[in-house]
Amino acid sequence: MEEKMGIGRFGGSLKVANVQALAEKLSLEIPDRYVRPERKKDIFAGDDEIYGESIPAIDFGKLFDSEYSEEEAAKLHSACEGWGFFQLVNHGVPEDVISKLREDVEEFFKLPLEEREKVAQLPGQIEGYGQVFVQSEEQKLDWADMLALATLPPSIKQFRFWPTNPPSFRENLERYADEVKSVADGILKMISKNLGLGVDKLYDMFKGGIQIFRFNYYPPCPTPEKVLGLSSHSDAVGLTILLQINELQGLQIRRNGGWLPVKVLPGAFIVNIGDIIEILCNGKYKSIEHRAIVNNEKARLSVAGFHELNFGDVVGPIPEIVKGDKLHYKSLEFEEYTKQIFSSKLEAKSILDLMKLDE
Ligand SMILES: O=C(O)CCC(=O)C(=O)O
Ligand SMILES: [Fe+2]
Repeated sequence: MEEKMGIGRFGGSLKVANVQALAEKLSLEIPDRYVRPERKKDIFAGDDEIYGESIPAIDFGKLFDSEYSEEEAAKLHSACEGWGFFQLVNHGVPEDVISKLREDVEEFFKLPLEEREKVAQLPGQIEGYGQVFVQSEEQKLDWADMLALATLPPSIKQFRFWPTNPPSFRENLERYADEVKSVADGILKMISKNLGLGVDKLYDMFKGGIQIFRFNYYPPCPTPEKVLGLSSHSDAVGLTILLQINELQGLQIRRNGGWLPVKVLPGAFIVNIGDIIEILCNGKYKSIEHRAIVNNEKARLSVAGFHELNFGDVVGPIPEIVKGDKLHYKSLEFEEYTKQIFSSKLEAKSILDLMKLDE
């Protein structure tokens, strides 16, 4: 029965080859399952140096400083409305909490494969070291391995999937997870206020919610222009807080019909509105499609912290927001909603399309 504990009941994924091991063996030719025809049609929205455009920066400290709060909250509102993505500076997470997690994550992915596979995903599970969203043997694959761990609520933690090497991993992730939850709470409060819901509405809804971390490891690839580190998708969750573990960039967001590379200020988090918030606010804020590309020199690492509702909650537009407006999404029990996600491949907007009432 242990197999179905925690978020295991959301579903599973087919086992795929370890990409890090594959990348170590390769000279030039990559297996066909990693070759992505869609990359030939890439349109770039331009480099932000050329277009003068980059995701907005929001100062977390200012949001809660009475002198600046109003102005910063207005910036946050326009970032949520116009971008769906922003970088968060001055977030208050202590530097040592971040650097310790960074070191442990880098160390874990440097371990020999047998050591990493001690926390391998099990059939029918989405936690552990492996890959998710693989539903058929024909499906194209991402040039990456990942480790997924649920951290909240505490009762759903499955420590069998938590690396014990390096030994400090558990403590350092738990400290980081708590800090990131506080940041998520703060953002949810301000978003809630900005949406006219009162400061506590979204915070209360997500208070007992699920938090999952996804550690992405994108090995270098001899032909990076042919592959995708992470397929184009929008995050099916409430709110994502992403940390780039090393200095390499690779995240791109859908903007003006093309892909815009995201450049991040040192130490900043990248925050994005997920599908659940888009649905809760009846489309006032949009969950934006994004993907990750890889390079041919160095592995890239990132950590996404996903903030979810919980079992028993309903995903659907909040009545105070809809008022007399047209209802744009249906409502679905959170568990049902999440099962749908994990029974599909990672595809742009697939769950939102399922939830949409119009079009
Ligand atoms: O690695 C990145 O920059 C993006 C990660 C991401 O989008 C995700 O894990 O959902
Ligand atoms: Fe994502």
